[in-house]
Amino acid sequence: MHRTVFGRQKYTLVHTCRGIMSSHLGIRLACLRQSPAVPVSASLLLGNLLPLRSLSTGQGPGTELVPRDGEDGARGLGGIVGMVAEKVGVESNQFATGGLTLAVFGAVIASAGVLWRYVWEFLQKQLIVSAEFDSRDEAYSWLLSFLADHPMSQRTTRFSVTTSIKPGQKSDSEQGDAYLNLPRVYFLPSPGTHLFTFNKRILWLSRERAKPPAGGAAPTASLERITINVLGRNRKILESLVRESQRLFIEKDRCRTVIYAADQYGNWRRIRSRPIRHLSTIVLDEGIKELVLKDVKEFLASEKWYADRGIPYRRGYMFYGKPGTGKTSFVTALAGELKLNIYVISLANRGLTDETLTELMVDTPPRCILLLEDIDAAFVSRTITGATTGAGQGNATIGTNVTFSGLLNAIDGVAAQEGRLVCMTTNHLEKLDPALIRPGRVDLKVLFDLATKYQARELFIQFYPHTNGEPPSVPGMLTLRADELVQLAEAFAKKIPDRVLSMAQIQGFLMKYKSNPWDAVKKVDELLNAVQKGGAEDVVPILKEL
Ligand SMILES: Nc1ncnc2c1ncn2[C@@H]1O[C@H](COP(=O)(O)OP(=O)(O)OP(=O)(O)O)[C@@H](O)[C@H]1O
Repeated sequence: MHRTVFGRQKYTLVHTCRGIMSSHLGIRLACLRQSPAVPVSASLLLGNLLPLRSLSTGQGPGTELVPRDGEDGARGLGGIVGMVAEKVGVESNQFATGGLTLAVFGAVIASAGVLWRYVWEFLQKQLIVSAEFDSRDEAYSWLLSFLADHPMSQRTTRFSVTTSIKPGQKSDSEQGDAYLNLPRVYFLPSPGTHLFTFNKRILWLSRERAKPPAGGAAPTASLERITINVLGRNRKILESLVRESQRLFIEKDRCRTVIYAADQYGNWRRIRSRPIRHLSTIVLDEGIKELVLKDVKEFLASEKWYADRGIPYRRGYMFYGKPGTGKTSFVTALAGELKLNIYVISLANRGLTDETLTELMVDTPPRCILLLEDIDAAFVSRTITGATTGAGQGNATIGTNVTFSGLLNAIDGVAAQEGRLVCMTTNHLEKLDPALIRPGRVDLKVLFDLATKYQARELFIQFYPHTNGEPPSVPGMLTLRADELVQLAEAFAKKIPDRVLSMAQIQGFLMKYKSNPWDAVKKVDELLNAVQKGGAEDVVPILKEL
């Protein structure tokens, strides 16, 4: 160890032998005192920390540091710097050499960072199995539901609270406090990393939220991602976690009809599940329900028949009629009866294009009901809209980005031929383009008309609870004797003219007299007067099925 002076700085020089076989001497300099920067000192320090070219040193105070020629200096970073400095002819310029050293040092650190990332990724791939869940996919809802029920979510000190674990789903009071009509609350692990166990293995999950788009733009529907990791190379544990969460999720929906709707990205989103609606609650003219149900069942059982004859395996239904006559309700009840889920497409969705519509068709499962609601709101006959929307080009669209030909292609496409029931509803059959309702696209048209006396009577009977002598199922609830109810229902129906009121209007009116059927019979004229004056909405609330 020697003391030395460089510039006006004092240094301690430490000579160290680099291995027994090495003739190379490294020099370590330790600055004794901080002072204004002497640029070259930094390079010298760095150059010596990394084995810079060998330096010949004198001894004693005032020793000069002079590069030593002809030595094996091309080793290490110092050697590289020296070589480069020599090549560019700046080896005698200490400032340039210092800069070069810093540049090389920076490059080495940067490369080490990249290298470390590769090594880390490699190690992760070798040692950790990961599964990723995106909030746009249904599997994300399965996982959230699973996590909500996992003890970890009850214990964690960082948790988020939500009333919905399904994207876009409305709060579902049926699963919460039914008495107070409160929605169910789910406690979920908050964004960040959480440890949990599954099948006696320790797993960890990281939940991330997408950053809001730059420039103050409105954030996209809260996109999230969950990654679940486990040590090891066997992915079976993660697969069984996914299957288990799917099974539990579906289990919860066993007695429910699940409704999916298309989002603005062209993906299906589960929007809600609802208790199965029984077909018996839909009151139509006699024989209509039975006819449609028979047709659908026959179709679902005849896949081979279609295949043998080369006929595309699909069936189209058009339910048409005035608003509130039960078109949508019938579709939901049909789905419940056949244990099918409903996939709803609203053509008024501005995010929908011909391409996304086709993609949605491809993504629809084979056995389901595809419901195209209020089709007249988007497409009317080309002869009606021709003046403004380009008749003859197949693009008679109103308020939608889907073209008419795009819709026909989607209905006819290969994707639509896998046993799907395509149900379309409209209030104005006469406005629709004949191409849309030709056989092959629409195989059965069903008119949902305004209510008859028969329908009014049946609805009244269904509406009020009644018993055959046994005590009421809910203590204190109004319960009529069956024969009394029939008498009231007949009196009610007598006052209802055929084909004037919709079933929704009658149902809305009865809601006002939920606990007083006698008043409902007495005051039915109120409803009729309001309808004649065209102000039925003031008397009855507007009810929609979906
Ligand atoms: N035929 C019916 N039988 C029993 N309930 C009915 C019937 N028609 C309508 N309703 C009731 O009226 C409400 C509205 O019905 P729904 O939404 O099915 O009518 P819609 O014909 O689809 O109307 P829109 O053409 O406006 O879409 C629902 O709550 C439903 O219970």
